[in-house]
Amino acid sequence: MASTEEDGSVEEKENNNKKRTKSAIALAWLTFYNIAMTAGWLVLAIAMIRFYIQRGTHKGLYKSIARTLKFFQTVALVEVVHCAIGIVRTSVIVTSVQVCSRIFMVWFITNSIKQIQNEESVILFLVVWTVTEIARYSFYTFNLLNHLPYFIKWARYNMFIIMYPLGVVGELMTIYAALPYVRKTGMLSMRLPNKYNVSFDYYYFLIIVMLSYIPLFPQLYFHMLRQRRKVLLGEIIVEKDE
Ligand SMILES: CCCCCCCCCCCCC/C=C/C(=O)SCCNC(=O)CCNC(=O)[C@H](O)C(C)(C)COP(=O)(O)OP(=O)(O)OC[C@H]1O[C@@H](n2cnc3c(N)ncnc32)[C@H](O)[C@@H]1OP(=O)(O)O
Repeated sequence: MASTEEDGSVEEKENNNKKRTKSAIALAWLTFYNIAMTAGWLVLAIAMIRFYIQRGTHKGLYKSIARTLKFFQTVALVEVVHCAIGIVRTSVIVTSVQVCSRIFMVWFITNSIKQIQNEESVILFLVVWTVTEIARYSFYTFNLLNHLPYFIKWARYNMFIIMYPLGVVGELMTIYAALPYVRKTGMLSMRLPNKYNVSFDYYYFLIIVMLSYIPLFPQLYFHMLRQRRKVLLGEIIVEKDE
């Protein structure tokens, strides 16, 4: 009996040790990740400001920052893994929609269609993403380090109220601007007959993507409003399984 209790407590201690080690590794990784992402988006912000000051125009801005943007936005796919393995308490679905829609905007719209890279709407979503991400990643970093200045917490949970709709406007206007080029060139489309016997029209796919913002965006926005109430106003919110 005594030995069983002893075994139990040894096992418990081992489990606790494992948990502690895992959470220490997770903590170290998240701290590194968030510092790197804050730095990445800061580099983007500085590059955009410098470009505009030197050239006095937004034309060519996307091209000048494309590499850095593609790198840091693509790396954000890791955030879906963070949720999936449970090292951050966020819904995999909400995070996937957010990250995938951004990656889609970068790779399959802005990067693929050179003719739209100088649209004002591209600059709109780039500026909005950059400001938001600097606030978001610095919030996570300082929070993990237990030294969170109030203004960063305030910025994280207030700026999105304006920034989110603005970002969506920029993204939708950019996709809209891409439509004529997609239709004219037939890019990324497959017409019948072909050896796979499959037909895909990127033009209509983009229209479906634009329409999908109607049900999906409110869910992200309301998720953030709930987070805001929880963090800023201390409300206890029982989340449904997502
Ligand atoms: C194939 C094509 C598909 C296309 C589909 C098209 C449809 C798309 C429709 C949607 C369109 C969206 C367009 C987006 C536009 C923009 O982004 S505009 C810019 C403004 N955007 C924003 O302000 C939102 C920014 N995004 C987010 O905040 C997140 O991505 C989120 C997933 C939406 C919400 O984040 P969430 O993590 O759920 O909330 P938090 O309060 O920040 O955190 C919850 C807890 O998790 C911890 N945590 C999360 N991440 C980290 C991390 N990296 N490091 C450490 N900790 C993290 C966080 O601390 C919280 O923990 P607790 O305090 O313990 O609760």
